[in-house]
Formats: sequence, structure tokens, C-alpha cells
Amino acid sequence: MATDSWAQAVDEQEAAAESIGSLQIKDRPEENGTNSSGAAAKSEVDGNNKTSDDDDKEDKAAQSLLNKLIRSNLVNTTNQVEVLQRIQTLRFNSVKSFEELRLKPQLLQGVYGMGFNRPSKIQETALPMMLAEPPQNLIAQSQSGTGKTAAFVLAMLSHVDPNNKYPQCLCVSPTYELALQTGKVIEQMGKHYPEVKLVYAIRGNKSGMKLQEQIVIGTPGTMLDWCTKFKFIDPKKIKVFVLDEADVMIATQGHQDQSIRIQRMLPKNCQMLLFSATFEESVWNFAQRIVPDPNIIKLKREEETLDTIKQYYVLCNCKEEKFQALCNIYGAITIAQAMIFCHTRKTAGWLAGELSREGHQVALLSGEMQVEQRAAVIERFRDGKEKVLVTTNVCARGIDVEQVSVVINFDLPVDKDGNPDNETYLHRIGRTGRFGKRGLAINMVDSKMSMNILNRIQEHFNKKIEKLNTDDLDEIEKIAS
Ligand SMILES: Nc1ncnc2c1ncn2[C@@H]1O[C@H](COP(=O)(O)OP(=O)(O)OP(=O)(O)O)[C@@H](O)[C@H]1O
Repeated sequence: MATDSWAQAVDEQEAAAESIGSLQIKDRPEENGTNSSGAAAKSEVDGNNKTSDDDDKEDKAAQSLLNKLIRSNLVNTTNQVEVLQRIQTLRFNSVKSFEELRLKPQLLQGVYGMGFNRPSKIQETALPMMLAEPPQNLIAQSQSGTGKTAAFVLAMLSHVDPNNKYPQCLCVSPTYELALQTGKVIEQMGKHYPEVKLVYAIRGNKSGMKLQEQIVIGTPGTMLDWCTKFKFIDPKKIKVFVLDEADVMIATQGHQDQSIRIQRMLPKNCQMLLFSATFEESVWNFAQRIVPDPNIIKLKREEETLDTIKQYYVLCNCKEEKFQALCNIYGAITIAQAMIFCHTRKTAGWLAGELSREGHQVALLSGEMQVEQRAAVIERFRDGKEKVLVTTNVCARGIDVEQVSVVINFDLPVDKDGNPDNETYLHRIGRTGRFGKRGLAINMVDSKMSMNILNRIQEHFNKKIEKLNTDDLDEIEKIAS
């Protein structure tokens, strides 16, 4: 992943270039796209890699929250679920309908009330395991948006006994905001089951006495305090323990230990469920400490591909020329919606301003915005209220806006050392099914260094990126046909 020391360096370089420009000593690149300032940029980066742009730094929790806030649907996947079951355990059949799960009528009503017609891919396999008797432990990994939260919420609601007025399910989340999002799902799904109550174990929400609510959802530190220091919760009475967003959890100092300490207080027969969007070594090690004797299910992510994307590059000398090229493209072809990626906030802000002056309806995602504000911007764009979304990569990481047909790399994606960030390139332009039949990606090249990056991206994907002359309207028109 690209970090922001490079962004900072580019910011500084841009600022320097502006002051140099005002002294009329502009470093103009050659027509073939070479530019001596490319090398200068690299050395600036090298000299500045300690000065990171902290404001732009996104943590995983914010990313995850953003995804939840803007998502209104399941992520489509045709990949098969991979199941690793415990030895000598029951065989679980996957289900194709919610009826097959024999849910309580109030819960079935809740599920349908949320507009779910049938279980998602991961739910087909995970739900029968989670609802089985005796309770089964589960480690489940699948990409964000595939229905994990809805699955464990249904499991918790199914397992509680509303007649018992004490906590029976604990669910730990990495942040207060993420806990609230899960809480909302519990409230929606449990809408017709009002006897079941929910409480948030989050800082400042001290209850002062033993809890009566059956479900407690919160962050690990407060949850641990409520179990140990304040004794609001009797851990011995817990039937279901859920650890959500394990990959986000382990990125936060202290969360792992706190979660493990909570888990150790729970009875042996308590059902342990752990969910994660990714499964790197560290997550896996943590998962195994939290969930003894687990069933494991994994849903592979759809492969991203460049096969159906037409890729072009445009040679320019400076950002003004890149902007002009962009205007020419807009003048020649009809673009329903486009996403434009810039390397720095400053360039993104400038470009958004220029585009608005040209009469475009522009949305800008910027690092200073709160997560909720960003979600609102993306939502407006997704709803078609704006036609162009200008953003830095840091802001847009992980965001899917399906209807976008044109992606413009105003700056090519690079990592902190100035090398091509192939993963980000693929993610920006290559989503499966994102473009329907055909998509268009246009890369702006403005220096020897960026030409070199483009060449390396071509080599990496073994896919030719064609040159496009944006001064030739006929040529531009052809790319859209
Ligand atoms: N069976 C279903 N049918 C239709 N929509 C569903 C179904 N299950 C979940 N959804 C919806 O799909 C979206 C994603 O589901 P959910 O939040 O459970 O996924 P997730 O894997 O937990 O994602 P994240 O990791 O981001 O929390 C939500 O809007 C949810 O309401």
C-alpha cells in the first residue's frame, strides 16, 4: 500500500515548483514525456520519508466504517465457499433459504423485513453451523460486504433466552463506531423480538449495576472492565462470544490481549465466533487463540482483472496540460461517471476546482473530511448526483462505485519509494464486473519517472497500454466506440 510520505514529498515538490514557477524558471519536460524533475521528485522523496502526511493516514477501522456506511447491498460473488470442518463433527448442509434454518418466527420476520430474500454465499454455510446444537465454534473469513455481520447477529438473536435478564451474548468490535453499526443491525433484525435487549459496552456508558440486557456489544477494553473491574457482566453465563473484524482488531494496540482475557473467562461450552475480512498470518494466529477447535470457512475474493478494460496513456508536460487533456476527453466522448485519482490532496482540490469552473458536477473526497462526511460524498456520487469524483487514493481505498465507466489516473499510483503500486492500479481500474462489458482507464504521464512507472505497470500485468493523443478529437472518439 502507498503511504503518505511520498504524498507529502510531492506536496512539497509542488509547492517548490510553484515558487520556482513564479521566478520564471520552469522546468518544462520534453514532448516524449521525459522530465528531469522526475528524478528530482524521487530524491525529494528519499530525503523526506520521515515526514508523513498524518492527516491523510487512514486506519483500517475508518476504512471499514466507511464501507459499511456507503454499502446498501451485498457484494456479489460467485466464488465457492471453502469449508474446513472439525474432525468428528456433525456434517452441515448449506441452506438455500432462511426457512430451512427454522428460525423463530419473529426473527424470520426481521430478516425478511430487512429485504433479505435468501442467504448470501457465506451465510448459506455459516448459518447452519452457527445455529447447530451443540454449538459450533467458527472462524469465518470473507471480504467486507458479503453478509458476515447479518449472519452472526442472527446467531446471537437465535441463541438468547429473552426470559433470562442477564447478558448471554458478547460481541466485541474494534471501535465505538463499528460497534454502533453492528448494534443497528441487531436492532433491525430483532425489531419483532422486543424482549431481547441490547447494551453498548463503550467508554462513558457505565451502567452502574448488573446488566439486564441479553446482548452486550462493545470495544474490548470496556467489555473487559465490565466483566472484571465493575462486574456488570457475569462471564460464566455467556453462551455466545463474537469477535468481529479480527483483522482490524489486531491492528490496534492492546485489543488482542484484552480479547484473549475476555475469552479466558468464558465457560468451555460458550460458542466462539470470529470474523475477518482478510486472513494474513497474524489474523490467523490470533483467531486460533480465540477460537478453540474451530470450523473454518473462507470465501475467496473475486479475482480482479484487466481483461475487459481498455487502457490508455496521455503524455503531458504539467498538471495544467493534464487538465486540458481531460477537458478534451470530456469534449469528445460522453462519460456517464468518472473517478479521477490524484496523488495529493492539493492536486485533487485544485483539479476539482478547475473542473467545477468548466461546469462539471464534481465531488471531492478529501483527507480532512470526517468518515461520515466522506460516506455522504460517496453516497451522492453513487446516486448519480455528481458525475465526477476526484479523490486521493488514501481516501478512496477500498471504495467500490460500480457504475463508474471511466477511471482516470491523473497521477499514477506509486508506493512510498516511488515504485509502481500495481495492487492499487489493479484495484482502481480492474474490479470484476464493475464496468459491465467494457471499461476505460486513462493514465496521465507527465515525467520520465511516470513514463517509467507506466512501463513497469504494463510489464507487470503484461497488458499493453496504448498511447492516446488528446489533441486529436477523432482519436479520442474512437476509444469510446
Ligand atoms: N442475505 C442477504 N440478502 C440481502 N442483503 C443482505 C443479506 N445479508 C446481508 N445483506 C446486506 O448486505 C450488506 C452487507 O452485509 P454485512 O454488513 O452483513 O456484510 P459483512 O461481511 O459483515 O461486511 P463488513 O465486513 O463490512 O461488516 C448489508 O447492507 C446487509 O444488510
